[in-house]
Amino acid sequence: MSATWPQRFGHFLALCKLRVVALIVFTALVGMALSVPGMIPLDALLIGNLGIGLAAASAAAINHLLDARADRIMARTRNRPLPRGELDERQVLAFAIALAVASMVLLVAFINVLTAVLTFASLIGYAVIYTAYLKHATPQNIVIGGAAGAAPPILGWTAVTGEIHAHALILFLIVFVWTPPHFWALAIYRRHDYEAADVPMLPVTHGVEFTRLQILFYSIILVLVTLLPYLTGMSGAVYLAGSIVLNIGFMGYALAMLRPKSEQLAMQMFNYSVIYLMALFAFLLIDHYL
Ligand code: HEM
Ligand SMILES: CC(C)=CCC/C(C)=C/CC/C(C)=C/COP(=O)(O)OP(=O)(O)O
Repeated sequence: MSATWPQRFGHFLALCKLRVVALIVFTALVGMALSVPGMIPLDALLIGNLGIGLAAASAAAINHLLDARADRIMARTRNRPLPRGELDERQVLAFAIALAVASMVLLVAFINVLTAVLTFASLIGYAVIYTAYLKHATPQNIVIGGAAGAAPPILGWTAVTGEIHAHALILFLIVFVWTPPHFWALAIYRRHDYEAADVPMLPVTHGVEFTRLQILFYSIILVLVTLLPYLTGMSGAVYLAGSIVLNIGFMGYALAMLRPKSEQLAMQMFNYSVIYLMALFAFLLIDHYL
């Protein structure tokens, strides 16, 4: 029996990794906010974020396409539209291209070419370089690939000002350093999945204990990097206070993870990492407008 229209719509929506895209767009929005003293210009706010979101959704759809083989094997991903046969490869490719073209047209026509070029580079970075190559080549996959996911604050910044400011690079650095602990916490919990699918994630290639140490290492760097907005004068005391509270939680998880019996904790740390980034960027935003 063929799918109804609402069902089909749901399948295409599932390709977009909407919750990830939502957080990506939020970091872009904060990049926009911090780039100017007053309100974000309306074209950047509406069209800029839409263009960035469409590119991220397109990248996610291409990731589904290129990773269908591994997704079919892993318990976490085997219910995705391609492994379940709800969509075929041609439909996913057409959808991804349509989103990418829409994104580029919006960004070039209404924002600026620099933002369009950087957004396209992020799309290729995640959808092709990370998914098709790095992910299956090296356990440093997500460290390098993280650069694509960390780009949105820069994209937001350039969407408003047309240039890359050092403060935008600080925001990039925060997401870049946050990504390894974010992902490796989940990878520890899901390591048997990755092993079965032959994906060389760090807990598979170097073991859980080493991965926990790496999580701690990146968490310490993250604490230091999240001080930069305050130390450079980009943000004030409200941000500092918020980031300290969030960082105590992050370090708490990273240290608690060192205990041998921390299987469930890994998943809790992963969930916390998402709340952490959302809240940290919310503090940047609140601090900016206070
Ligand atoms: C190379 C970089 C990254 C990797 C490898 C990665 C990996 C993952 C994985 C495997 C999941 C689990 C999804 C699931 O359960 O189906 C996830 C969830 C999530 N990631 Fe990341 N991530 C990366 C970067 C980012 C970035 C840059 C953001 C946002 C700024 C982000 C936001 C999220 C959110 C919000 C979730 C929760 C999604 C949900 O609840 O469905 N991730 N990530
Ligand atoms: C602005 C722009 C174009 C940004 C693109 C960056 C982007 C969409 C990053 C998403 C990161 C992410 C969800 C990785 C999932 O890893 P995975 O693919 O290994 O996880 P999976 O096993 O769940 O597919």
